[in-house]
Amino acid sequence: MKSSLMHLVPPVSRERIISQFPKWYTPEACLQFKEHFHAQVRTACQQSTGTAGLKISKVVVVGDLHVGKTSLINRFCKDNFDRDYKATIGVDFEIERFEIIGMPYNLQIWDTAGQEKFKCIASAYYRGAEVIITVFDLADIQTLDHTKQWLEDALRENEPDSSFIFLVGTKKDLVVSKLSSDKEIRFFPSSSSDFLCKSCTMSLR
Ligand SMILES: Nc1nc2c(ncn2[C@@H]2O[C@H](COP(=O)(O)OP(=O)(O)OP(=O)(O)O)[C@@H](O)[C@H]2O)c(=O)[nH]1
Repeated sequence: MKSSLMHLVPPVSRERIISQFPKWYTPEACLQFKEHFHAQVRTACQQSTGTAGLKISKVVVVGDLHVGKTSLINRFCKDNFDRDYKATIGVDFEIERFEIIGMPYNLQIWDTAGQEKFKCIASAYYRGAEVIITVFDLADIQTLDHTKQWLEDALRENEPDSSFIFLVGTKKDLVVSKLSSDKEIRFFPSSSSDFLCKSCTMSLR
C-alpha cells in the first residue's frame, strides 16, 4: 500500500536536487554518521520514514502586512508573481522538497499574516523554527522599524540561538530609481549587525 502511494508523489524538481556539498561542507565535517547511532535509533528511523532521511526544517516568514511575504514564498516555491493583494488569513504553509546527496529533505515554509488581528493565530506557529525570515518593504521604511518587534516575537517562542535569522527587503523595483545600480544594499541598523537585503519578488528573475 505504502509503496503504491509513493509512486503518486511527483519527482523532486531538478533545481532542488543537491548532489554535491560545497567543499567546506563535506560529509566528513559531520560530527556523527548514521553508523554512530544506536541500532535501535536506526531501526526506529527506518520504521517511521520508510527510509533514513533528513529532518524537516521549519521556516517562518514574518513582517508587516502587505510587505510581500506571500509573494516571496510564491516566487521561491512556484516561481510566480501575483499583482493582486490577497491578505493571508492567520497562516498558510508550503512544503518545498529537496534531495541532498540522495536523501530526501523538506522545507516547511510558514507564511504568517501581517495584520494585527491575526497576530495571535500566527504567533502560535513560531515555535520550533529553524529559520526566521523577517521581511520589510524597501519602499516603506516604517516596515523596517517594525521588523525588530516581529523578530523579538518569533525569537521568544524559540530556544536561544536555535534559529537562523534573515532580513529581506522586498519591492526593490519600486525604489530602483533612488538606489544605485548595485543589486545589494547594506543597512546598518542600531544593533551592530548588518543585514544583506537583496530581494524583489517581481523583477529580479
Ligand atoms: N511592485 C512590487 N509589488 C510587490 C512585490 N512583492 C509583492 N508585491 C505586491 O505587494 C502586495 C502585497 O503582497 P503580499 O505578498 O500579499 O504581502 P504579505 O506580506 O503576504 O501580506 P499579508 O498577507 O497581509 O501579511 C501584493 O499586491 C503584491 O503583488 C515586489 O517585489 N514588487
